[in-house]
Parts: sequence; C-alpha cells; structure tokens
Amino acid sequence: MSNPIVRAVVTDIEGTTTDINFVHKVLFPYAQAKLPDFLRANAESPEVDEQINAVRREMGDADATLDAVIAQLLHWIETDQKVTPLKALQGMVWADGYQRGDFKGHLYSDVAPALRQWQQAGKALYVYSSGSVQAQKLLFGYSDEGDLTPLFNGYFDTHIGHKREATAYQRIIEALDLPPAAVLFLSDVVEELDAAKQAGMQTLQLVREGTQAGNTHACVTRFDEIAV
Ligand SMILES: CSCCC(=O)C(=O)COP(=O)(O)O
Ligand SMILES: [Mg+2]
Repeated sequence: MSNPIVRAVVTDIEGTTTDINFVHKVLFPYAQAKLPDFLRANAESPEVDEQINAVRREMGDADATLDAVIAQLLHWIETDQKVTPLKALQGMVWADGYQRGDFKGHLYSDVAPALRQWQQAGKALYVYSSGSVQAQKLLFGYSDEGDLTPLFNGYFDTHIGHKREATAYQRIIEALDLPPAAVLFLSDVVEELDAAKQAGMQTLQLVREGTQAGNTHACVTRFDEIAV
C-alpha cells in the first residue's frame, strides 16, 4: 500500500539503515587509530587546517597545539560527541579505509530494496546524519549492497543543525521546498523524531535489534514495513 502524501523520505543512518555496532565497533575505532597520524601528516593541507582551527574554536583555545587538538578529538570519539569538525575529519580518515577495502558500509538487508522501490515510486530520498556528508556518501557508495548513491537526491549533516533540534528539520523542509507533512523522517532515536515532528514532518521509529521502542511515534522493525 502506498502513501501518496509522502513525497520525500529523509533517513537517519546509525540504528536506522545501519547497525549501530558497525559505527561503534568498526568506524569509530578505525578513526581513533588513524586520526593522530592523519592529522600530523596532513595538518598543512587547507581542508584539514580548516577543521583543526574549527576544533580550536570549539575548545575556546585558538593556540591549542596539534597534540591538544588530537587529544580533544579522541575524547570526543570516546564519548560519542557529534561535533562538526570531528565528523568532517572522521569522514576524511574513513575515505582511506573504504577505498583500501578495509571495510564496507553496513546496510540492513531490507534497506536497499526499499530505497529502490521508493525511488521508482517517484519519492525523493535524502539522508540526514551526524556523520559528515562525505562520510554518508562513502557509507552508501561503498556499501555491502554496492553503490547506492544514485538513489539519493541529497544529504544533510550537522551543518544544517543538530538532530535533536526542530530548527534543523525546518531548514531541511525549506531546502526540499515541500509541505512539512509531505516529508517522512526515519530514525531510531525518539528525541530526533520529536524534533522532526515539531517541525511538522511525518515520523516513523525504526526499532532494530537492541533499540527501545518509544510510545510517541509509530514504529516499524524493517524498511519493507513502511508504506511510502
Ligand atoms: C555517516 S556514517 C557515520 C555515522 C556517524 O558518524 C554518527 O555519528 C552517527 O550519526 P547518526 O546521526 O547517523 O546517528
Ligand atoms: Mg540513529
């Protein structure tokens, strides 16, 4: 059964399209291991220098040494803080890992067929993750289901705002130029769904293994249960 009101789907990644364990047990440890050497080797490059200075601004210390910046980044990884320059740098480090074949982006088996079906039904597909746009494109581009990037119309990261704040979803709605209720947001995290609902989006919680179902949003366990 289709839902003609929905014209666009915006999906979260971690816990929604992708096992949380892949992010926490493969991607984060990889970044933790490689980031120090990556920063020391590339600190002079303009794109890395820009992120190092963004970390210094977050630290409130414009003169922080590279060692202090590295220590701050490792602390943010350990405590899973969604800080924009950390996410940008993680994306740069993961690029190497995907390109070398050290890992592939994990997707639950129900995700790719559903995305293809929704695209064929004329729905516009977007990603909204705390991971950087580069990291999102890498995960879907080097996924264990092949390159899924042609399925997506666009990507949003924390440059548009944080995922638990309604303003981020209002900005996404403006960017999509659609009525709020024509946009369906998928996530495992109730606070993100609350923020999207506050902005007027339709919401669905993905309750994958290990996720606690809330009672304020409709729930599904797989993408093939979603009528779009
Ligand atoms: C884009 S893959 C890496 C995901 C990531 O870094 C992260 O923090 C997960 O964020 P999400 O918003 O997808 O829960
Ligand atoms: Mg999530």
